[in-house]
Amino acid sequence: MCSQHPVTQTAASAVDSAPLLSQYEAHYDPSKVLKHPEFRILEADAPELKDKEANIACAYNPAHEVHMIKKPRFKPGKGEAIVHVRSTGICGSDVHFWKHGQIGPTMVVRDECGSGHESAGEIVEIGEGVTQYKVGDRVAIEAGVPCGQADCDPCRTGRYNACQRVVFFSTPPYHGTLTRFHAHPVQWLHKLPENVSYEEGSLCEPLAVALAGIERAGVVLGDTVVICGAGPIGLVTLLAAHAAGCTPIVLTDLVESRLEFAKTLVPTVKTVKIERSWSPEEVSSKIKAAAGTSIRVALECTGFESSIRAGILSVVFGGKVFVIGVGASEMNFPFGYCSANEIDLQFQYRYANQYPKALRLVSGGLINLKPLVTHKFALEDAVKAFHVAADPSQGAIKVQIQD
Ligand SMILES: NC(=O)c1ccc[n+]([C@@H]2O[C@H](COP(=O)([O-])OP(=O)(O)OC[C@H]3O[C@@H](n4cnc5c(N)ncnc54)[C@H](O)[C@@H]3O)[C@@H](O)[C@H]2O)c1
Ligand SMILES: OC[C@H](O)C(O)[C@@H](O)CO
Ligand SMILES: [Zn+2]
Ligand SMILES: [Zn+2]
Repeated sequence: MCSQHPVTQTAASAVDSAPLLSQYEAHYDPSKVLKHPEFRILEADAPELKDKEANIACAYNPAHEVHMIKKPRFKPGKGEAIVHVRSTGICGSDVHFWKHGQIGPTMVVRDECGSGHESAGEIVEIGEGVTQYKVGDRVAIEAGVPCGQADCDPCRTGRYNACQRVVFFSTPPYHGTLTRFHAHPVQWLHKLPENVSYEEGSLCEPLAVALAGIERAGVVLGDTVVICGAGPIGLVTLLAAHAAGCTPIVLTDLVESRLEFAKTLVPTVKTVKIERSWSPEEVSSKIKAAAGTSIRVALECTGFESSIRAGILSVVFGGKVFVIGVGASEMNFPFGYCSANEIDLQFQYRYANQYPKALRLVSGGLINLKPLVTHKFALEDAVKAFHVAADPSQGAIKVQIQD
């Protein structure tokens, strides 16, 4: 736990009040959910889709299908609340699990697996021992629930994104939060301030990724930065870097419309539309020209080797390339250049302790996430939402499912 950030969750609280994993895992243990008598895969015209009490969800499977399922609605366990999920954004990883069936060697879709981890909703039931929340409370759901046990160093020291026993909802085998009723340990819920909507609460998940990057990259007021990639993660990073006082900010993408969209968010951003034929050297010279000054930090939000290389070549001696993007397991990078130029290369894996900060920034008006939502669907139409999110010609930034 970082002493510079006293208002965030503390390692001590993570350990003291953690429910035992086994207790809530019962709800998401694939064998318990998938073999439950109420579990079924729903046809497009299934009556359950119209039943507002049915716990419907949207799932992917190893056959690369995405479809609606009906799950049981469990009672909340000790320390848990049942959240009626009101808004969920589709993340690139949801689409990736559907289309490609895995991320890295360990996150593999082996059965029906509910999607979604960018969610906010309303508490409709509380379990035994829950005193800090009541029915009707509006919350953002932090989808990664670490074990919180005293024998786990990452949990004990507050870097809980490294917990090896984490349950990250929507990462197989754990069903996601793109469902109507989701059981969650209240310790990993965050109360929405009155002026923060469900929609914005849901967007705090990608924002948490960007904020972790800003914090760990040590981005400060007056920093000169380039952000590579103008997808949802690049765009929330843009909003965060702007709020942090970076100037100038250069943003790259291959797609002009994404850069145009970025200018509506932060009109002062300097954009570079990259041609696929350009070498990383050419890209970096365009980035430097757009900045008009030396760049201290590259915040890489694509995960592609060519873009990481361009980031390396763009920053000043002693600069930093902070890679938020996730890409191929093996990549080449210019060791000699990094060595001779004291370039720091750093990476981010999900986030820890960012939700309270994200909510303060949104509530306080420093970051406006609302414009990112370009498409909205009802829960029963979640499959259509997935098809829009996966089709670049639709021009979606963030597709949300609302219930
Ligand atoms: N570190 C983490 O914990 C974490 C969490 C969430 C997402 N991610 C990763 O962040 C990355 C971005 O996520 P997203 O949802 O915005 O993805 P996205 O695919 O929607 O956006 C990526 C953008 O990068 C652009 N792009 C591709 N190649 C480029 C290049 N060479 N130069 C410049 N731009 C290029 C694309 O046109 C696209 O607009 C992904 O790799 C994702 O896996 C990481
Ligand atoms: O936003 C969080 C990310 O999407 C997850 O880490 C995902 O990529 C794998 O579980
Ligand atoms: Zn995600
Ligand atoms: Zn742990």
